[in-house]
Amino acid sequence: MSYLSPAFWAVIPAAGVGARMAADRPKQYLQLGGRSILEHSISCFLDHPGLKGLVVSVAFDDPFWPSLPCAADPRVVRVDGGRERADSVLNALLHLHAQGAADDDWVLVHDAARPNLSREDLNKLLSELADDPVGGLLAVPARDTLKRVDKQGRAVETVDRSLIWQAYTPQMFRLGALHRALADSLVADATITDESSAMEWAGLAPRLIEGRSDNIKVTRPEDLEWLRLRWAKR
Ligand SMILES: Nc1ccn([C@@H]2O[C@H](COP(=O)(O)OP(=O)(O)OP(=O)(O)O)[C@@H](O)[C@H]2O)c(=O)n1
Ligand SMILES: C[C@](O)(CO)[C@H](O)COP(=O)(O)O
Repeated sequence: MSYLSPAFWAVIPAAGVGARMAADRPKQYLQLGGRSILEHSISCFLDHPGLKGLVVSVAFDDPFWPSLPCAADPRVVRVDGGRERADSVLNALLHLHAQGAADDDWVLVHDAARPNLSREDLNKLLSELADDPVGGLLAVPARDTLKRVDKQGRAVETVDRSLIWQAYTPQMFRLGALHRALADSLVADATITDESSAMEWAGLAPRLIEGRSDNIKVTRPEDLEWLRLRWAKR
């Protein structure tokens, strides 16, 4: 199938502290194959011909960002992150609007902590959603048996996994709709852990696009250990 993937803005939330990683620096600055995790996560977008520009949200006191080569790329703009991931994304969307980006422009939000996004998955997301009225996200269907637990952590129910998917990133929505949904849901104090949950709160139904399960989010030490082993075999 031949298709022209749409032009898009990229937003990279990179203002987390990486508490679960328990490293000597925020996990997005840990090394993988000679570069930081953040640089890998950004490079997939900087290498794409459809990129209009990229906004990265980093902590206001982040000492690491300025030393990265991509910090000097004219297509890359830095904004302050916020208290939660959703606040960091909202700051980036505010910047895009302030720079004159149109409500109808596509925005792809991708975690700085997901360095293993493939060009194939990025193109699949763009092409599958190019004409979608809502947008959507890369996701992976649940593959393990899933349990609901009680307060003591004991299994009380085996969940029907046929309708359960894990949300990944990038998540792809139009700037105006995402900005409104994110701002309104945060004002309503809704629990928003990804862009899709804000769109769902707004009554919309994002489409899930099955992607590679190795587009993992580096969350705990073993995640980076696993990626380093794979990288070493490249
Ligand atoms: N206030 C925040 C919190 C998180 N993130 C970003 O959101 C992505 C996914 O979040 P997560 O994996 O939870 O990262 P951390 O919040 O850093 O991890 P932890 O919860 O272990 O502290 C990461 O790229 C992280 O940098 C962000 O931009 N702003
Ligand atoms: C956005 C996300 O990657 C979707 O799975 C994930 O929710 C981000 O991690 P967090 O721990 O929820 O911040």
